Amino acid sequence: MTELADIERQGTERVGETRLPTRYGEFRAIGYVDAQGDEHMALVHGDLTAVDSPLTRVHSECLTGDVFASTRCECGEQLATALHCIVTEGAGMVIYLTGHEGRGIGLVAKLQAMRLQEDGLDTVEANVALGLPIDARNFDIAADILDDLGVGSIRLLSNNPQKVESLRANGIRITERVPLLIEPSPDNLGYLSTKRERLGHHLPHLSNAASTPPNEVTRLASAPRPFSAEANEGRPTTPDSV
Ligand SMILES: Nc1nc2c(ncn2[C@@H]2O[C@H](COP(=O)(O)OP(=O)(O)OP(=O)(O)O)[C@@H](O)[C@H]2O)c(=O)[nH]1
Ligand SMILES: [Zn+2]
Repeated sequence: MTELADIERQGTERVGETRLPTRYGEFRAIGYVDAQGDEHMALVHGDLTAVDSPLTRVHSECLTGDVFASTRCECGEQLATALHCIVTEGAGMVIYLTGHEGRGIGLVAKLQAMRLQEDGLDTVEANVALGLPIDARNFDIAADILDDLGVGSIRLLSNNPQKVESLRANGIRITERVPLLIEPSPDNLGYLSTKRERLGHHLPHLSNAASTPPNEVTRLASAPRPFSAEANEGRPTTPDSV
């Protein structure tokens, strides 16, 4: 099943494993430590050997979004949606990368960058103003983890073409990029638009929202939204070409 290219791995080690029942379904939580000492986790659902290219979410840690349900980004809802989709499929995994917080600049620097965005800078300009990279992430650890799991080919839940390229550069075969679109809210519409315009993310669902009068956007997005996979419903279900 493994089709990984002969690429030198980065020394990420599997250090523990346990059963993890969740509100979405049953997972195996597998713990890893990378060469820098950062800890990561793979959440595996079902039998990965039973499918050719398991549905996979490579998720960058976002404490504010994933844990505290911040609406300034869509990370938390993406994570919930990914877990739901994987369980619905019957097999797949989330690779949760902790060293990726704030696109790799860390939690405190991300909070500083978010503060600058309150003054009108966008998410790219804010990182630059702090003297930090726009995106400091490296996906070689995800490749190490997939290698450890014996998975060489995946269907990637993502809107980010650079993530696809980075994983491919690390020898991972991506047969499909499956969109993971979350309904924008007034708090994150500007942020999502910047991701589309400046970082090249595929976010086609923003077109209508962006051209909708502000009052209408507020009305549509301010209804209580469950923290669940339902936000992805009505979005393209067929994978994008990659
Ligand atoms: N520096 C910075 N990082 C942010 C900000 N908002 C969210 N993040 C981080 O962005 C990372 C997620 O990256 P995104 O570009 O949103 O999405 P992605 O994972 O590359 O792409 P998808 O697979 O489509 O979700 C997480 O680590 C968040 O902590 C921000 O305003 N500034
Ligand atoms: Zn986030």
